[in-house]
Amino acid sequence: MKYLVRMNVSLPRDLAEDDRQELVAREKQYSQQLQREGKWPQIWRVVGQYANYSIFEVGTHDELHQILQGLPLFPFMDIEVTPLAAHPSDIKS
Ligand SMILES: O=C(O)C[C@H]1C=CC(=O)O1
Repeated sequence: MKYLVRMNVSLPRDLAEDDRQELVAREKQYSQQLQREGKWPQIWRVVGQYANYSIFEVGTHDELHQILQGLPLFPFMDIEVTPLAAHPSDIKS
């Protein structure tokens, strides 16, 4: 199943710089592992915002939920999930 996910990140203004760097490094590691596994095949920065659009490809809603909940930045994110279905006019399908 494919999902379009938008993540908006708002880190606390008073977060210590060391803590911010450690959090972002853990997030990058977590994200890149899922990319290598093929579960997070695309990630795009939203221009001018601390936000991304991502495509996830996983087996179930529950699996996606587990993945999103495991994001180190999860406590500081607003996440919007759109499940995607094949379009009948898509020449690739
Ligand atoms: O920077 C972001 O968009 C938030 C988050 C998602 C993946 C990652 O490495 O960081």
